[in-house]
Amino acid sequence: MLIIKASSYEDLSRKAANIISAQVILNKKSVLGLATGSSPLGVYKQLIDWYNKNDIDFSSVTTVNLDEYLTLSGDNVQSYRYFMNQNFFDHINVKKENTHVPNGLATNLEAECIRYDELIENLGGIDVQLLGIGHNGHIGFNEPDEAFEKMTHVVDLGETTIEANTRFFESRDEVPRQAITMGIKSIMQAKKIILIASGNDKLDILRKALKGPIVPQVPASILQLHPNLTVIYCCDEEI
Ligand SMILES: N[C@@H]1[C@@H](O)[C@H](O)[C@@H](COP(=O)(O)O)O[C@@H]1O
Repeated sequence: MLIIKASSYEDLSRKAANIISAQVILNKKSVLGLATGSSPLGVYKQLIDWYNKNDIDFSSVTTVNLDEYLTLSGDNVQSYRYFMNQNFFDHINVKKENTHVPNGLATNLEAECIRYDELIENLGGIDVQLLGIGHNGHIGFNEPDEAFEKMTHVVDLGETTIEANTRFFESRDEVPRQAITMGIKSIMQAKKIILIASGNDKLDILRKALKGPIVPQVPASILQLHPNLTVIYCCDEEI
């Protein structure tokens, strides 16, 4: 595990974007695992900037996102599909059909989970997976106490996650209570993982996840076992 302390959010974003950019330059057919939340916004901004300067070409890249809320369609402004289009895909030359987000409106959810796992497998797996971390240690939407061996599945969101994500909605009642997420096992199968976290409010969970025992109560703690994990964080103190 490589742990890098960034000097600012911009520095963190640039460093993470550098790794993704190198991946795409070395293999233009890369499969990128992407995340939502506020943490990766700077990474997407930096990659768009380099794309505009002709430094990076996404035309042969495929993307797979970690998760999506149930009941929200892709044109709902709160959906993760909408977030990805708005903040990244609409600004680069990735082919829309090569961008994948779980379908939160699928009528057969079990079939949708299987489809998503098969899709990733058929793509040859994820080359680089970008991850944020929730205050309770969730990655994707894998909440505390879930089994580490799960692939894509439907989850009931925990109270702290609903609380944290209420800031993106008009009210707490509008936050969907369920989501479809890549599982811990799917995430751990990525060839390389970049975990980013910014702000002193993430210090405690970063310490637990990276320095504490590996337990399902802290889903991100399993990342300690990944053979190619880079953590880039920006907090006042060292973790
Ligand atoms: N499902 C997403 C996660 O993928 C993300 O890592 C987390 C942290 O978000 P933020 O980066 O805004 O702190 O929020 C959501 O719950």
